[in-house]
Amino acid sequence: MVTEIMSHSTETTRLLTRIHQPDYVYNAQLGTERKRRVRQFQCCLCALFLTTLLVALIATISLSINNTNTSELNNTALPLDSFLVLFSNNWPIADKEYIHHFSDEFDVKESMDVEVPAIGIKKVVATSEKARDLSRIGYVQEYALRHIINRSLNRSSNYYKICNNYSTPSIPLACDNDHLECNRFKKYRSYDGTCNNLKHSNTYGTAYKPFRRALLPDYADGISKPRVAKDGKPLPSARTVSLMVHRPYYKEDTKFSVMLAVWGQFLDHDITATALAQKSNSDTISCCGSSTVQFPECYPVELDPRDPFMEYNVSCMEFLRSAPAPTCCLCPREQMNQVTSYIDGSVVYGVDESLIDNLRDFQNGTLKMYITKDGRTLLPVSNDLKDGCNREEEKNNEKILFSYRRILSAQMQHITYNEFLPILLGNKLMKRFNLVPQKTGYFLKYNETVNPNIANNFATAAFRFAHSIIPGVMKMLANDTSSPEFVQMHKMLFNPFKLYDPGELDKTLRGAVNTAIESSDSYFSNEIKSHLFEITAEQVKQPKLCGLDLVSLNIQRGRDHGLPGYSLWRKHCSLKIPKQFDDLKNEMDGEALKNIKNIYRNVDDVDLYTGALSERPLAESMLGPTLTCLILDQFVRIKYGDRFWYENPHRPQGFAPEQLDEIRKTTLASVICDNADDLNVIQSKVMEGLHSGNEYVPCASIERPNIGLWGEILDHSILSSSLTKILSFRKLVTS
Ligand code: HEM
Ligand SMILES: [Ca+2]
Repeated sequence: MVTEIMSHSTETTRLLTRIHQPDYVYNAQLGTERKRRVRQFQCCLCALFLTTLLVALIATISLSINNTNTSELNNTALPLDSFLVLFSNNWPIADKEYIHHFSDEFDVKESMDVEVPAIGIKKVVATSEKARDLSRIGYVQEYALRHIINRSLNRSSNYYKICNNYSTPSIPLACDNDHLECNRFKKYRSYDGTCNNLKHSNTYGTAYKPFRRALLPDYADGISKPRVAKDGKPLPSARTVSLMVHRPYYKEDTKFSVMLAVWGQFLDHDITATALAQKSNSDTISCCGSSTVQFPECYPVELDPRDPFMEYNVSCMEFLRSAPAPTCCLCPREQMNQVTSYIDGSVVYGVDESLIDNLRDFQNGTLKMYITKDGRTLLPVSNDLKDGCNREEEKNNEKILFSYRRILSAQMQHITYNEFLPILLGNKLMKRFNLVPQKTGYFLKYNETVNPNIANNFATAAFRFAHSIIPGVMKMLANDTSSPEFVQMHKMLFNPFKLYDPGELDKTLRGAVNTAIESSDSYFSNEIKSHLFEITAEQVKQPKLCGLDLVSLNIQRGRDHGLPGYSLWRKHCSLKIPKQFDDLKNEMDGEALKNIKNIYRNVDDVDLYTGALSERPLAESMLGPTLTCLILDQFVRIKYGDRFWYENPHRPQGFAPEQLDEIRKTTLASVICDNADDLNVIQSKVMEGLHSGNEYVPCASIERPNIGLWGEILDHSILSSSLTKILSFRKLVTS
């Protein structure tokens, strides 16, 4: 939108001005002097001609050398050092002015009453009642803003100025009181993240708030309509981009195991959960049905008549827009994060007290467990009646629940920064930005001015990079020496029920640590591209329904959220800004760039997801420079901006030094060993494949933290030799 406003300029500039010489100057000078000058002129022309020839020759030679280098470069990693220079200062990157922002509610004629793939999206992106109620304020605000603009202002005005003019006082309903009364000495985090940051106690890191905007949104109408191309015409269909650029391609990366993706998704659900638009009765809406009246929040993905999905008799791919978040001023649409931005176990405990009450067993500070037919719980039954992981009757004590939660979030933080992030970002950047967990002592850089809120770009594009590493087929291993069974990914999704059968949990875990990921690039498995949430004919007793294409959904979601094009994100990250497609030759995979060039009309139109995924990775890392920049920035914020960060020293929130030393012993391997039914061996770095230095070791030999140092738990005589059982992966394996 900003660019549209800027392009309205009508200024024209004359390029040449002719200087008229008086005629007589030439007529009077026809002597020998002139002949000499003519000869000099001819000499100059000659020299100029030769120089041009020489330059052209040099240019041709160097171009051909460059071309050779380019094709070589395209297969190698980008040098990290130049990236480091760009990012040496000023981190986290300052956001552009943070501004906020509508639609009236419609009743929709069409709902989905049968089980269809699109319902999978509704399950993955679950939207709570609270989010639905809040989004109503968002719709009203959006409606009001549109009304004001249509009524009183001419189209060339700057909408963002309007936002500022109509800010805070006019909409007190949606303006959070950022100064909640907080008790700074409270030992435990609140469920919804309030009072973590004492200056911004109701906005920083808290649930049900707009995502942070690192760049102003780019909506077609400046308010909320999905982004369009620079020339004002529609962008190429997200599905076309997916089909042409993000082709199915299988290239394993045996250095890493699927456990990397499992942890990534588990972590992701702790820090982002975008609210979706809903009907007032929360029925699922169909956008591609036969109804002539379409729900206003429908934004289905267009399909080309030659699309392979067409054989299933569909007209488009279902897609519902994300719900608008209420904001403190009348501003363009923002989307709502329903969870806390801190790594705080919200994926396990939730962010609403009402939810946690449903999860608790109110007996010994633990959560309710599922009991299988044969009497097992999904989180395995322990022989130790006092370790807090069983259903033995105990005093109803909230303090123990809080204490477990505090330890669990510390363990999640430790695993994320110790095992997961170094794989994504590389050790050099981890060190440079102080992200490596300390071996001893405390982290002293908590900074209350750092806003940890999850950036819209992170949730909507950057952190979804990992969809590219998901393999189409997962191994299942009955034991350490058996030959594997193979299961297609779409058959595993929303199908945790097999896990309740004896032996299945261990089979799945062995499979996840033994299946290699696909390489992180612009290519995806066909399971993700064509069979997402596919429902087989046996399941629905009707003709097979085609699945979804997650890549198109990701691209469409970026446009829905008004994410600016890829070039602007490069600029945001101080990377070279492409003026034309060929400027990306050295940055991108050659094949991907060729296809990008064929589909988009302008380099500024390229979607962030597509552009960023097509970049070649930086040395020692899994990601290209733009993804590295955006993901690194977010994880710096999550660490530096969390007052309850597990390595922070201040009491009573901080752990005692001896307790912290125990937390530091947590590894995902020990968590898996302690929670599996009968797993004997595992590699100690479970997110990595088996390699020399990362061979199988007996579970019994893996170091674990000791819970004996937590007085509050001991006081209630719940003793355990192992802390790892606290980090239940019940959610991990069923999410
Ligand atoms: C089999 C594995 C996975 C499946 C089936 C899956 C599926 C999905 C779906 C359907 C969405 C919503 C798409 C939409 O916008 O309509 C989504 C969102 C997302 N996914 Fe995945 N995903 C998987 C793994 C991962 C992994 C490994 C990561 C990261 C490491 C990840 C990160 C994300 C993020 C950040 C979002 C946005 C979440 C939100 O804010 O609501 N996903 N995924
Ligand atoms: Ca959280």
